[in-house]
Parts: sequence; C-alpha cells; structure tokens
Amino acid sequence: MPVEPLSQKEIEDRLAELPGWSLDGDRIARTYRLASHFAATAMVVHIARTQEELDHHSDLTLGYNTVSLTVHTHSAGGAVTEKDFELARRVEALAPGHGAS
Ligand SMILES: C[C@H](O)[C@H](O)[C@H]1CNC2=NC(N)=NC(=O)C2=N1
Repeated sequence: MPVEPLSQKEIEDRLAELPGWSLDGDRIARTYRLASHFAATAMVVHIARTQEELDHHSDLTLGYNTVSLTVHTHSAGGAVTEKDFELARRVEALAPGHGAS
C-alpha cells in the first residue's frame, strides 16, 4: 500500500504529540541521552528490532551516551509520512525502559 506524504500541518499536529521530536529538513528527528554507552547500545539494538518488525528504518546513530534518529520515507520520495510517526511512537514507547530521556 503506497504511503502518502503528510502536509506541513499534519506533520506539526503529530509532532505536537511527540515532545523531543522535531522536523529536521525533510525528516523527523530526535536525540536521546542515556546513562552509559552500553545502555545506548542496547537501545539501538531494540530500535533495530522494532524497525525490522515495521519494515521501516531510520538513520540511527550511536554516540557515547546518545542515540539519534532521523527518518523519512524513501518510497514516498523522501517525504515524511505516517510510517515515520508510527516508528517514532514505537521508539517513544520503548525509550523509558532504557532510561532514555
Ligand atoms: C522493501 C521494503 O519494504 C522497503 O525497502 C522499506 C524498508 N525500509 C524503509 N524505510 C524507510 N525509512 N523508508 C522506506 O521507504 C522503506 N522501505
């Protein structure tokens, strides 16, 4: 099923429900801070598993004690779609279990 690009208003409405997430060019993005590099690494593995489950993948960056994601939808020409927000909500749901803020 093709996914449609969201309008600017639709993106803003969805971002308003996701504190910490913002629009970064043509992507939505968030950086999480964790207690240690090992905790950050475990969160990356958890996100990777979720991305495989959703068949939707962010650009995921592991820092010393940070995890950063940016995501847009390749198959929608690089636009932001509902699939990106589905992933963002899933990551938000798993973040507290890793002590991420
Ligand atoms: C074949 C497979 O469904 C596609 O390549 C998926 C995989 N992950 C993806 N991730 C993202 N961010 N956008 C896509 O369009 C996309 N497509």
